[in-house]
Amino acid sequence: MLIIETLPLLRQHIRRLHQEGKRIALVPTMGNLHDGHMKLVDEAKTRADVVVVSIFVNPMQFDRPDDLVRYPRTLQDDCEKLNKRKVDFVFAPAPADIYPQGTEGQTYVDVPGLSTMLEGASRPGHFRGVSTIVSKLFNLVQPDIACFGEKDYQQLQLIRKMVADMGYDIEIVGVPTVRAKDGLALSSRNGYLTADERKIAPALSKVMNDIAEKLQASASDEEELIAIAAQEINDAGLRADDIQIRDADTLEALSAKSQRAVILMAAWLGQARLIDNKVVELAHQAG
Ligand SMILES: Nc1ncnc2c1ncn2[C@@H]1O[C@H](COP(=O)(O)OP(=O)(O)OP(=O)(O)O)[C@@H](O)[C@H]1O
Ligand SMILES: CC(C)(CO)[C@@H](O)C(=O)[O-]
Ligand code: BAL
Repeated sequence: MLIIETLPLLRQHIRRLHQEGKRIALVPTMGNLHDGHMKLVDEAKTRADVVVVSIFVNPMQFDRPDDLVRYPRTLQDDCEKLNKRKVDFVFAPAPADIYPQGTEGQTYVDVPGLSTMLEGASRPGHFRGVSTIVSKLFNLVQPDIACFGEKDYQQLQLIRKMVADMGYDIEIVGVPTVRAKDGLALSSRNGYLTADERKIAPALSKVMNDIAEKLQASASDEEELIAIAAQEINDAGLRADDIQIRDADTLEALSAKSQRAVILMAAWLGQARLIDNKVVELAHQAG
């Protein structure tokens, strides 16, 4: 496995791989790797000849400076895990190489609508930062495919739209969420939880699964389901932040045309803002 830190060296290898006719998969990450990331790597390996994992804590997508400062950086451990997984390349650039003039004057890619709703409303500027860095990584790595987790549902939709709108010839693969045995979605930010908080964290997915069952069973009132869910989340000791039931394809409000709903959950627990989501096939006509 080769660890590449500079853009010229990356370009040199990418040029050679293309000349050799290799199919390249990209797995973009911010590091602090867990089994969820490894699932993306495994998926990438089955679909390409060469796997490039990028590790870059992207300053442009952090709306809170304190969140950026304390984000876990564990490059050496990450590289050991990826080496064991037989990944070919790790691309781990420095912020100064990606944003030589800083992030303020950086040319950006913005996906209208999707970037400012839901998580985008809670985290201003976040999705502009995500679409800009992913676009830049696509240009640098020139992959044939790229893998993203369904855990970040809105991010996956945003990237699919960016790829369609900008004409990238890249297949986007969505990978199902990997969970701990108790149902908690794996996430780097779970590391902020104390032992006691970790015990109550699975309430997020439990409440989400309960709403999913109710939504599937009958044409339930979404507002009422959301209010009950928020109450249950708060009773469990978390702090409900944003709970939404939306059309899974457009992320707009459910309508009579909606075939699938997505339940989007965000809650605070101590220092961590946890997110989760679940897609539900609608047997009935919603709206
Ligand atoms: N539990 C998971 N299952 C599947 N994919 C995941 C999981 N957690 C993260 N991913 C995916 O891994 C990629 C990199 O995510 P990232 O490095 O931000 O990790 P993270 O655990 O989501 O961290 P954070 O706490 O910042 O949300 C994204 O495509 C993300 O959706
Ligand atoms: C896609 C991504 C690596 C871009 O920085 C990040 O948003 C993430 O880790 O999900
Ligand atoms: N996994 C999403 C990246 C972020 O929360 O910034």
